[in-house]
Amino acid sequence: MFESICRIFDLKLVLIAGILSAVYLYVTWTHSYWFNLGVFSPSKPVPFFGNAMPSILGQMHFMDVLHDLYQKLGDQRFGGIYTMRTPQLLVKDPELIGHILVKDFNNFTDRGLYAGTESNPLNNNIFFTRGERWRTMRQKLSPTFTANKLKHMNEQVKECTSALLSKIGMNVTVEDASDSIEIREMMATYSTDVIGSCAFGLKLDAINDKDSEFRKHGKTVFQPSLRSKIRVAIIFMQPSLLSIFCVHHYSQKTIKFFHDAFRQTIEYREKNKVDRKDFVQHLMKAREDLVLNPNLKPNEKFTEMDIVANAYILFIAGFETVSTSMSFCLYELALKKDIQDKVRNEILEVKAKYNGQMNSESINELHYMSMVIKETLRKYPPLVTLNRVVTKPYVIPETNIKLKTGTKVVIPVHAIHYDSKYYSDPYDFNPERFSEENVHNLYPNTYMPFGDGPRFCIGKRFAEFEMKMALSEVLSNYEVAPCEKTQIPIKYVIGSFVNIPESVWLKFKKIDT
Ligand code: HEM
Repeated sequence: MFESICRIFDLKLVLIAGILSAVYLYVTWTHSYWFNLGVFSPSKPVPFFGNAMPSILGQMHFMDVLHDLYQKLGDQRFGGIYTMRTPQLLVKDPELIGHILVKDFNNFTDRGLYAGTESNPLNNNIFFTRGERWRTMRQKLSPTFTANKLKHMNEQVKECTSALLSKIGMNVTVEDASDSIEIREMMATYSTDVIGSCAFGLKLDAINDKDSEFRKHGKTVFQPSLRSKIRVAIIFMQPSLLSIFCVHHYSQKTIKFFHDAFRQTIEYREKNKVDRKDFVQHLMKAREDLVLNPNLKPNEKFTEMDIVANAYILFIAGFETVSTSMSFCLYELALKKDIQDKVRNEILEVKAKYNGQMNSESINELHYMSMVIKETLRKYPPLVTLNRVVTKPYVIPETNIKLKTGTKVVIPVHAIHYDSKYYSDPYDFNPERFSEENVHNLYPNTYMPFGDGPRFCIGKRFAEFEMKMALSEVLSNYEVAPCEKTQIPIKYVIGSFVNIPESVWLKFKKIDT
């Protein structure tokens, strides 16, 4: 009797030991990938987590984890790291970055990010798509963002900047109200309204409507949740598990909301023959050429859903990046009054020259503001990394190391922007780095807030237009200063895939004009 109990106990122990060994083997299996390839690794991977443990556990922002790894690379041009089980090449050398993004783009045409389009068809958009389908859609959408097209958006943007000014005014003058404002949320509602109006002809008024569905659903895309954290961990562990456990990035409600909103807009325009010079018009042209065109081969065809997915990405990519950038900009100006005064003087001069009107042409004369925005995006690039995947085998120049198709590549934009080799005193906010005299001294491929190469940000011009319009109105009417609630230094939302501040509280003082 005693013997058989021992035998069962032994068997259980063997079974448990077997399972644990299998799990251990599974979670560390890929962790010798870079060693086998002869690539230096800046840090030893931890079983299960790889090099991303502090970020997966929510202790550190991923950008800080990358900073550490970037520092540990020392003089190495690149190094092998692991996010959970996924090997990634971390590239430090600006010259190699130039090869990957621009010169050898044909070997790196895609981002290699997990899209999960089966459960979220809205991800079938230009940001995630690959190869030829990306090229086709990019060609269709690029004309949307020419300087000429921006002219047609002046009035819509002005309407939104006026609403922004009124909103600030209400907060500053209401009796007993504090004159400090949490500007990040306000800017998010402003940029939601701008993109809604310019891109889709929708008057959202998110700035005054605290129950705005667009704002509510837009927020869920960027705010980290338990669901999004689990999802990211699974993507880097074993993406096929996502569909088994049905872990979607956004709730099906959010997906349905955006899907219905954009579909209805497109259908309404079609039915009522509305012709406006905005993003939707280009998407409808793309629909005509790529969905309805009977001359296309089946593999060249797009679906109605693909068009909706691209409407969605223009909306999503367009509001959070812009609103956080404007908030960071005002934050820095509040802390550096001399720089704020200099920008304001420039705005007032340009305004005087153009009868008090700012538009897509007069903003081109805001040279100092351009430097301020550039410096803001150096210190606070909304996307802390650029991602690429090897789409054709690639031998790293000046080495024998051959990267095979599917190898993921990470360019640590944020860490590079803070490298004192390229930016002296990198924590100091100094727009002079981008002055006419100094800009030529910048090291190539070390300034990449909008990415680079054929896949760089398609909305750059629109973003700059929208930011300059808002900042010039706000700064010519208000002085901004830090207040008790201002976080110094600023704290970031850990777990978000973009660089978002927890809050940006600032004091606003009306300027007598
Ligand atoms: C301050 C504002 C913005 C910043 C800093 C920013 C930054 C970026 C970055 C870093 C990328 C990746 C580039 C690469 O991989 O090389 C990107 C891609 C993209 N951005 Fe932006 N963005 C901004 C605003 C916008 C706006 C306003 C829109 C649209 C209205 C937009 C639409 C897109 C799209 C569609 C892509 C994917 C392009 C492609 O793969 O072909 N972005 N953006």
